[in-house]
Amino acid sequence: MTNAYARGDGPRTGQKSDDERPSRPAIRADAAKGEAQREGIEGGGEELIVLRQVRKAFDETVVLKGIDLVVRRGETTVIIGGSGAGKTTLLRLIVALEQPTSGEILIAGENIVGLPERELNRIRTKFGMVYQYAALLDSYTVMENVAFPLIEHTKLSKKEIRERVLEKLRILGLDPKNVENKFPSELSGGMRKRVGLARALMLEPPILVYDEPTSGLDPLTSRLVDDLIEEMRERFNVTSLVISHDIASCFRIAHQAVLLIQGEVVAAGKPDSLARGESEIARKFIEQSGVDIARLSRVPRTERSGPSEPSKTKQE
Ligand SMILES: Nc1ncnc2c1ncn2[C@@H]1O[C@H](COP(=O)(O)OP(=O)(O)OP(=O)(O)O)[C@@H](O)[C@H]1O
Repeated sequence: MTNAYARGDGPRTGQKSDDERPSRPAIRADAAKGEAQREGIEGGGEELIVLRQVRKAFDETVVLKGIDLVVRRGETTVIIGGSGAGKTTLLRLIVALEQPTSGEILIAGENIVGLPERELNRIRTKFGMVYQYAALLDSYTVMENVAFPLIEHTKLSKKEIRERVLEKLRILGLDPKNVENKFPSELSGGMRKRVGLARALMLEPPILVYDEPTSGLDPLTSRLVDDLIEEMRERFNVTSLVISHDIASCFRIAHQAVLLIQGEVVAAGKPDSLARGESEIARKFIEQSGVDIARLSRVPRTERSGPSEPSKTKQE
């Protein structure tokens, strides 16, 4: 991915939060900052990201074979699938780093296919990227890492930048005094994830994209990262798009799971629906993960979109 994404760039689009809890004053302040901008970005209604018959070929190799997908505002969509299924390619198309061979990709109602580079840059700022190993710059301190998007994209004073960084570190449960001058190598895996998240959130993008967020983490830290993803959604009302091999994590955080096999969406719906739905491929895929799904669904049903509809399946 480009540096813009490594930096977790995005516009200052303060969030219109439904979650105005008295115990979270810092978040309320954040929420109020850019309401108008946020509304501008999310003018497309409930369907924030829509893919219609998206195909992607590299020379003769067809990697994505007509993807239809809807990501709803404020929800977490997890893309699962085997190695080489096309998940990363799909993600790169959505965040406008690649163009599809054919099909439409709508972000907040705007078809981004065929847009000139300048316009694509504008689209890219709507996404904050959180990478597998947090992708922090090793020779930079935590303060420098998190400040990076603000230094690059705003004209804020050093003092103001510092204050915003400290605020984000605190929101993410990191003690600034303890971490601000440390280098990434001096932090635990979970702390690095938090720092990566702080950086991705610096410009308050409406959509957070996580590439394998729990990969390489122990089960306990994976749980903490899942909690963090859910917390980000609640606190900042962000829409989350996650690529994951981690079925347990998918069950904990996803409103929608999308199973991609060999470039096709074979099933999409609530994780429970995939596990118990009509698609044999989806049932087997989840079964083979060995995860005890009965114990896992964490997001309350009332927060999920609509009643528990059966998963949509393409091939049975
Ligand atoms: N730039 C490219 N040029 C040629 N082939 C590519 C390119 N990018 C991806 N591919 C091919 O597309 C297929 C899907 O790759 P992709 O990285 O999207 O899969 P994935 O589902 O993310 O896999 P993994 O889970 O292993 O990361 C692979 O066969 C890969 O070799």
